[in-house]
Amino acid sequence: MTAKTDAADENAVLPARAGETVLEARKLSAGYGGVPVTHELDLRVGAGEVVALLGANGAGKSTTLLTLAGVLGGLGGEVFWLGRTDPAPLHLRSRLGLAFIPETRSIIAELSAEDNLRLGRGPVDLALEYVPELKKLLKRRAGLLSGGEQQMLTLARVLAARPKVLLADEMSLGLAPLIVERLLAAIRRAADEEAIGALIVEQQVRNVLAVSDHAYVLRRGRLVMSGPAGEMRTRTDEIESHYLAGPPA
Ligand SMILES: Nc1ncnc2c1ncn2[C@@H]1O[C@H](COP(=O)(O)OP(=O)(O)OP(=O)(O)O)[C@@H](O)[C@H]1O
Repeated sequence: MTAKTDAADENAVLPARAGETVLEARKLSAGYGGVPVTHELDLRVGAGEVVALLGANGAGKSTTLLTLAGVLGGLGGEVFWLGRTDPAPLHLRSRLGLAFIPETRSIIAELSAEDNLRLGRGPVDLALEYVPELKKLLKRRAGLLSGGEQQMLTLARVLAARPKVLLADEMSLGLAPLIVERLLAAIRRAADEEAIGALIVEQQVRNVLAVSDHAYVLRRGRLVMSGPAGEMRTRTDEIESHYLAGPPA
């Protein structure tokens, strides 16, 4: 007898098992106005894995994340998200487990930190478990929080919704290393406890490798290095040498 499947329910998203692929790009080319800035990227994120996407300014990291999130249409190749090539319209994807934290901060400045958390898809208690620092800031207007506190608020809200896949673009821009460590530690915990698969773009190479399972390095739109984070931690000089390449001519 063959096993029953849930194929009948279009929107069924089963809990991912540890290591199971939750996001995959095959030969993905992406860019703007038909002009590619990334070329035939192969990337994979498993459930419970934190994966770092590294590279110099202009290497194509944000373009890749925007394309994986479906905000930007790809120019070639395929994206598989929880095994589907076209999971749902963009506005439904968060409901199905895809979380995307873009480079720009996404809090509602006029509301309190607590109300910002309430507007999320997950319980406020869980958000505060991930980022306990927010407990003492709940009544404060989000717009009055520091940059680091605002990013903690964004991340806590997103993690509390228990996404299957998290794409995070340079959350740490302009933040002190200690805050960055806190943000990364919360993502690591969510990966370990909720089997979230996270793909993180991050400039602080050593900090992000410390919490990652795997890393990819982009240079001028092409993958030039990839490997388990343990190995990549021994090659940080080589990784950083690719940062000197700068943007495409
Ligand atoms: N909206 C756009 N239209 C045209 N070209 C763009 C657009 N956004 C980015 N680019 C170009 O695409 C290339 C890759 O940019 P991208 O933002 O993906 O790089 P990045 O690696 O994320 O850099 P950074 O670390 O500075 O954010 C750059 O040459 C950039 O100028």
